[in-house]
Formats: sequence, structure tokens, C-alpha cells
Amino acid sequence: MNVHTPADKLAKTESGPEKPSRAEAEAAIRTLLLWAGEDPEREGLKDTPARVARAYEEFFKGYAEDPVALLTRTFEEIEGYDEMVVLRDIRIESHCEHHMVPIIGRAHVAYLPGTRVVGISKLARVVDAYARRFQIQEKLTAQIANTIQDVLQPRGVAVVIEANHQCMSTRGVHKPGASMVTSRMLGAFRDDPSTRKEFLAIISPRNCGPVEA
Ligand SMILES: Nc1nc2c(ncn2[C@@H]2O[C@H](COP(=O)(O)OP(=O)(O)OP(=O)(O)O)[C@@H](O)[C@H]2O)c(=O)[nH]1
Ligand SMILES: [Zn+2]
Repeated sequence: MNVHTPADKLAKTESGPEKPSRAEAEAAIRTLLLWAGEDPEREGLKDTPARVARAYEEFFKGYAEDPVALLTRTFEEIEGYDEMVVLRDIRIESHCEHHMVPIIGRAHVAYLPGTRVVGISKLARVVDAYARRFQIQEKLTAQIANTIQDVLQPRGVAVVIEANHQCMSTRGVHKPGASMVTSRMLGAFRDDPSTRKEFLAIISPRNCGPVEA
């Protein structure tokens, strides 16, 4: 018997699964509304599938971004500046790949420049490019650090993320106050205890506010 399920349509091709059309995505949202016990045709829900599709385009626009390209424009005239550069308290808006619900928190990113520095906003853009995907926090942390290390080739990179997972606060184990902390230290941040200590002091809770829920 030749039965075509939606999963068949998403069968892997060489470049990954085929992207469904907008109409197919909206139909899937209508199915979820029905499955939750709703009437997708009632007035308040009529436009919801289209709204959710638009929201998904925003939540997951990281898939269309190239984090490497974001770091290619650098500045060389740094007058011998060789101290740590830290961008702290970068808001993280991501989604858990297990439950498809938000992960909200903040990232702290640092690097020790070699001969070049990058425009500081680009560090936040790299964070967003990886956060706006389905993620687990460990992978998100590692991707940010590894990309900065590979492209800028600084003397070291550190990334710390503190985040609240709605899959742990609004469902399942229901622990709204619990935040997850992950870190990836490369180069001098991994090998030199004084560099690591300086970074951890700069991002300590004494200097930063509480994590938003
Ligand atoms: N390590 C890690 N785990 C995560 C992350 N986000 C969600 N999780 C966990 O992924 C796990 C999935 O576990 P499962 O047992 O397959 O799913 P579940 O039955 O919904 O689990 P509960 O959340 O315990 O109800 C849960 O323990 C989540 O807390 C993350 O970023 N990193
Ligand atoms: Zn989850």
C-alpha cells in the first residue's frame, strides 16, 4: 500500500528535509488547534494559523543567517589593545528542541583579541543567529564560542549562558525559579586561571541583574 504521510513528504534529500509550503505549515497549526480541543474556524482563531506562521518566521530566522559572515568585517587599528573584551547581559530568546517552547535568558561573551577586533554588535548578532533556532543550551553555548574562535582566531573565547526553560517552568517538573548555566571556555580562558577569574568576576551576579523569566 502506498500511503503518503506528511513525514514521507519531509523525507530527507541530500540538502536536508524539503521545506513545506506556507499553506502546509498553516494546515499543521490548524491540526494542532483541533487536537487541543478547539474549533479553528471560530472567529478568534480564524487568522491564528497565519499569525503563528509569521511568528515562526521571526522566532526561527536564525536558520537563514550565516554566523561566520557576521564576523568577517574586523578592525585592525587597535593601538596595541590586548585586554579582554566582554559583552555581558545579551538577552537570549530561543526555543527548546524537545518541547518547542521558549528558553529565555542571557549570554555573556568575551574574547582576548589577537591583532583584530570585531564590531561589538556582531557578537550579539552571532548569539541571535544561533539562538533563533531549535536548541539545547549546551549546543547553543558551544556554537557561539566555536564560531568566534574559528573566525576571529583570538587568544581565547568565553561564553556563559544563564537561562530559564519554559519546558521546566510551565509544564513537566514545574520549577519556575530554576535557571540553567552553561559555559564554554577556549584558549586562555580555559588554560589561564587568572584570565578565567577576571572574566567570571566581570560577569558575577554582583555586577549583573537577575535572569529574566
Ligand atoms: N541538557 C539539556 N536538557 C534540556 C534542555 N532543554 C530541555 N531539556 C530537557 O530535555 C529532557 C527531555 O526529556 P524527556 O524525558 O525525553 O521528555 P519529557 O518526558 O517531556 O521530560 P520532562 O521535561 O521531565 O517532563 C527534559 O529533561 C528537559 O528538561 C537543554 O537545553 N539542555
Ligand atoms: Zn524543553
